[in-house]
Amino acid sequence: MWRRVASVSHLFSHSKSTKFNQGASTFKIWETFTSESEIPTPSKGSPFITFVLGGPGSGKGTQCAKIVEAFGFTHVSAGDLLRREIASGSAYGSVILSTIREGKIVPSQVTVELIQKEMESNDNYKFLIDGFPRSEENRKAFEQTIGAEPDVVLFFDCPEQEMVKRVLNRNQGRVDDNIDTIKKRLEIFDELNWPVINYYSQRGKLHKINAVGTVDEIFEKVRPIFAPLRYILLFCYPVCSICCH
Ligand SMILES: Nc1ncnc2c1ncn2[C@@H]1O[C@H](COP(=O)(O)OP(=O)(O)OP(=O)(O)O)[C@@H](O)[C@H]1O
Ligand SMILES: Nc1ccn([C@H]2C[C@H](O)[C@@H](COP(=O)(O)O)O2)c(=O)n1
Ligand SMILES: [Mg+2]
Repeated sequence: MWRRVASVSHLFSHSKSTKFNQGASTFKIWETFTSESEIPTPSKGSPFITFVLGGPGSGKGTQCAKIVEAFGFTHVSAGDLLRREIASGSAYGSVILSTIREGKIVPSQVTVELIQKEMESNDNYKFLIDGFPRSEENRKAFEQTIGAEPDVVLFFDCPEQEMVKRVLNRNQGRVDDNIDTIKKRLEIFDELNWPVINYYSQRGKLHKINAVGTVDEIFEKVRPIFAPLRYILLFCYPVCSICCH
């Protein structure tokens, strides 16, 4: 069942005009209700944004691949964009590399700019933004620069011991996949990511998923979050002629 609930103009009133927020004030948020949870569908004219949160090795990237396959999102991994920037030999490369090696967070301006470029160069209107925001500073920078908020926030909740085990077994040659950097990343996660998780929880956008189990078992907990949106995600973006008026 669909219900129109509110104008979204307030989301964009203080932000710059971007590809994603032009004309947004004329559109409405719609809500769908399922027996399991209430899931807000997006504002028409802006992209459907899902933030994917979780500690290092919690399985964010692995689950994003499954969500892309099932629901047609574009996967934007903040970590991958930063690693690509290092590999490209850009001016920021060496600072990003040393920040990642130390398990710290790259300044938001750099990361948000990379995410913005990636989103704007893509025709899709459904994005999974993986590993972002890692801090309140990240979150605020995204809102100000992109001029949009996430529709859904996934949080993969995984015990530390399991995360450490997964990262040490990952074997992808990442400079941060060693025990010293992992310890630092876990500390930074505890200090900076929890405020973001609590923020979205208070706004009713957070879906906390127990990330222990097989990849398929975990995906079966993710699927019901997007399944009710399947048709609107496929046919209503950026705007359709049937229900979007
Ligand atoms: N449910 C699972 N059970 C066991 N291993 C898993 C599971 N999900 C993912 N893995 C493995 O754990 C490792 C980390 O997974 P992944 O790269 O998806 O985590 P991540 O949250 O993206 O981590 P990071 O924040 O460091 O990028 C990978 O080698 C992956 O194959
Ligand atoms: N918002 C972000 C995302 C990532 N980074 C840096 C620091 C992380 O340890 C590293 C790897 O990210 P991952 O692939 O684990 O998502 O990239 C950041 O500074 N800010
Ligand atoms: Mg990852």
